[in-house]
Amino acid sequence: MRRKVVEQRARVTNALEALRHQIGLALGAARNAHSDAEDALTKLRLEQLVLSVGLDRAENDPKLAEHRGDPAMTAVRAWLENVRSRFYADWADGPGQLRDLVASAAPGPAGRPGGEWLGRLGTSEGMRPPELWRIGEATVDGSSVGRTPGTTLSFDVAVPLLDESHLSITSAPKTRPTVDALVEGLLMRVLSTFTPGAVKVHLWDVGQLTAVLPNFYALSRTSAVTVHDPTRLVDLLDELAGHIRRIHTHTMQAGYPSLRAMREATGKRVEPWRIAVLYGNGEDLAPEHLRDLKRVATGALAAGISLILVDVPTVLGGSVETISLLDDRRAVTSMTGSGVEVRLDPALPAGQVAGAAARIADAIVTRQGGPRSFADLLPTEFGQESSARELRTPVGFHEGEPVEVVIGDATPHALIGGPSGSGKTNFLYALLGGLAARYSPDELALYLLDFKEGVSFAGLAPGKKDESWLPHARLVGVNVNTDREFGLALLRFLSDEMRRRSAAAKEFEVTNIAELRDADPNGHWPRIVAVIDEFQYLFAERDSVTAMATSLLEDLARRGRSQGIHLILASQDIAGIDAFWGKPAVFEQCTLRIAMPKARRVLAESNQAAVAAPRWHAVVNHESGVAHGNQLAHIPDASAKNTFPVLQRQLWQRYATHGRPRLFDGAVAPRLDESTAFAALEPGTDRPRALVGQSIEVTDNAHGVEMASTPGRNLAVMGSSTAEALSVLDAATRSLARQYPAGAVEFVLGCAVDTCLGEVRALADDLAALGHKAGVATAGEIPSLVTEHTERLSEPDSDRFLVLYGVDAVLPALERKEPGKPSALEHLRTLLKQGPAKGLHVLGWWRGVARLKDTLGFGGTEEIGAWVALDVQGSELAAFCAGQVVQWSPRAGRALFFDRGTHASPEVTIPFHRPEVTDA
Ligand SMILES: Nc1ncnc2c1ncn2[C@@H]1O[C@H](COP(=O)(O)OP(=O)(O)OP(=O)(O)O)[C@@H](O)[C@H]1O
Repeated sequence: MRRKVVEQRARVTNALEALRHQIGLALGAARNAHSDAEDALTKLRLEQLVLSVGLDRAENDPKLAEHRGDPAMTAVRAWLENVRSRFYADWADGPGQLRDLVASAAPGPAGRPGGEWLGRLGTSEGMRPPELWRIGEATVDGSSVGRTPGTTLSFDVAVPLLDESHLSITSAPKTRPTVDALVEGLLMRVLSTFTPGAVKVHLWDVGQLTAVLPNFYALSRTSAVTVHDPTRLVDLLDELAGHIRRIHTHTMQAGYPSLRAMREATGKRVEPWRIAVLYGNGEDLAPEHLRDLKRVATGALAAGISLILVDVPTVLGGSVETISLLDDRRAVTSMTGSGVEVRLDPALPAGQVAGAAARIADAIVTRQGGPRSFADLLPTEFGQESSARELRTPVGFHEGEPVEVVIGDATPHALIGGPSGSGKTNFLYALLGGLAARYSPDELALYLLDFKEGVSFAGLAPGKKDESWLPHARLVGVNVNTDREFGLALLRFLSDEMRRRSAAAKEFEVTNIAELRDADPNGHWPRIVAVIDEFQYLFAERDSVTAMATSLLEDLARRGRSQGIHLILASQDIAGIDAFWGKPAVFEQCTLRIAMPKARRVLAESNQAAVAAPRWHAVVNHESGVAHGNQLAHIPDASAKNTFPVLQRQLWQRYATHGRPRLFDGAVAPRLDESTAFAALEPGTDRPRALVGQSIEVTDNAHGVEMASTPGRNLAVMGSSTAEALSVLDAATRSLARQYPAGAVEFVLGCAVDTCLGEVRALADDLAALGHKAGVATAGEIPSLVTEHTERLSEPDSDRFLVLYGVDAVLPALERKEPGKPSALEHLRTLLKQGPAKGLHVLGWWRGVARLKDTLGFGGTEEIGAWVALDVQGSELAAFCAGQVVQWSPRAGRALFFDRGTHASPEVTIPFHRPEVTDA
């Protein structure tokens, strides 16, 4: 037992001993590892220190004094020297390769000495811009790269800039002239590489109002160099942000991630490069400026914008190269690493820089003022563009570069403003010409309305002098200044078309016009552009037209975009449109703003560009009028002789089969015999229509009254205007006559106004010539005529129309009563009441509303199913219009028409012009 205990203890003791041994080993290993780690850490710290001062300076640098003689330091330096010589041994060919690289990446002015190019205009169109721009030269010791000790090897140092990188320059004390020379040299290399105008430079210096890079002074006359107010960094950043947004939208819509990608894919450079040079003072910018600057820097490169920051402490998004000046000749740069000193190129000779800047400026001015005509807006080949995504055309030029207008998703509608004579109409012609030449009538349909007195769009429809028309035009409305209803009709038409397109889109399960066109390739879905010149007339009065127009416009402005329906609203006085300002939706949806010189309220309130715009220029702004969207453009003369008409004729010859546009000319009364509605009438209908006047509609149409065999189907004409009353009854009678076979209808014409007798007889003759029965009764014969026809009511008979001229003139005779017999007036009431059901309709003219009421008596107005009011005030008409308030003030050549059977409210009609009467 005891032995067992002893053995057990010995085993425990041994085990403990073994454990102690193991722990001892582990502790020893840990101590060793710890000491190794500490050594490594010390070396790393020393390495960091050596690197921070540079290997060559490590020997004497005071920061490293305490480590001198330290074996760790000796080991670290030996190791670093070893690494360096291995690197330089590998890099023995480096300087030579670098020289070659810079030579090919920085060709011509980008890398060559100034003497070779300074003062010559750049020729590159910018398809393949240099990747690097030289700033100086660096030298390395030959021994470090395996060459003979004492020799030096130098290589060019260049930095990337355009599309590639921003640049951050940090000065050293008293080095401002060197920094200026560096920046000036870089900018001059860039400006001298490309054709004048391809690069725009913005200069901002927190400390100076003027004299930032004074040698560029000549260029600041042009948009190639803009010097910004030192207190308004925000304006510059806003402007850059605006360009970035605009360019980003443009490139993304075209399917490219950046301007450079788009340029490389399309072979076209559509935007200048922009370089913004910001001189700070080494202090932090205000937080809001810093935030904006960082935001700009992030998106800038993709938009072709590079920043050069001088002493602006910040970390930028996007790629940034740095140059830190060591003194007035030397710098280190992130391109070469801090171990290599760069000897900066000396400043270009100031006089030569100023001379070169002046040459570039002159070239820009020459291009600007160069002869640019309407023809320059047109493409070489007509009708090549597709409108599926948008409409786009140049409308003018800025410094020789075309300035485009885009009508599409981001800018669906346009607002054009400018005082009378400032060139709005001319601008519209430039725009319409550019569009019509690029898009075929299958891609673009135009609805053109001009409220101005005059005929500015009339030439676009076929005329007496020129038979051609603009084939894209579907409607041309001129002289509509008093016919606001026509504007309303256009808006209604567009609204209906919008609904039709929206229904089609729904059917194809798509959401917009571009998708609809894809889904329905055989459909006809052109983009519609409706131009309304002097559109403020629409809102001229506080009435139902204004109310309707406002709500229709608002709806179109909101929803037209996706259905490819675009509004272009032009006005000389947008500020004066009360209704418009009460409904900001329309205004806000017009994101494309065109301000002619001195235009008010078209651009944003703080944007004064229109005030400064020179004559025959326009500020084109796709950013709702905010300043950064301003594009100044000289608009060529599109209204001169032999400009637009020549284009129109060419387009007409090409596309004439697309049909002529409808011309609505408010100053020309329509003729019945030329009316489409009249021509379409033919015999054989059981519901003949009596046409009373031309309706104010987008389509060529007439107002008519159906003379069905139902109660109330009579027509009353009210008012004292003889010519128009004759016109209405004449049109009604002639149109009815056209709908019966010869002899199948009887017209009974009763004329109570002697002066009209000749006209009435002539009408009767014409009716008789058509084979119809047509008699004329004079004033005295009317009572017995009425009585006779009342008595004939019970007999089956052919249709009869009793046409009475000036009924009120014979009222006393009609009222005369023989004892025991009804008066002729009572017979007339019977005819009005019972006639229509038996095929007899009365078409009568009363020279006043009260006289018609007297004729009708207490029976009310039921029997007058339709009426035409001439020179009668709306307030008198309520009784004939189911009691509703009628807004109508008589106006020459217009009448008000109401048919209880078809109308909710009265409509304006244009009585037909009878040439045989007035032209005699
Ligand atoms: N860009 C231009 N270059 C040369 N002449 C122009 C230009 N723009 C307009 N004009 C001329 O100026 C005159 C007035 O132009 P326009 O009719 O376009 O102005 P508007 O603003 O429409 O004026 P209004 O509202 O009074 O009609 C026209 O005779 C036209 O020929």
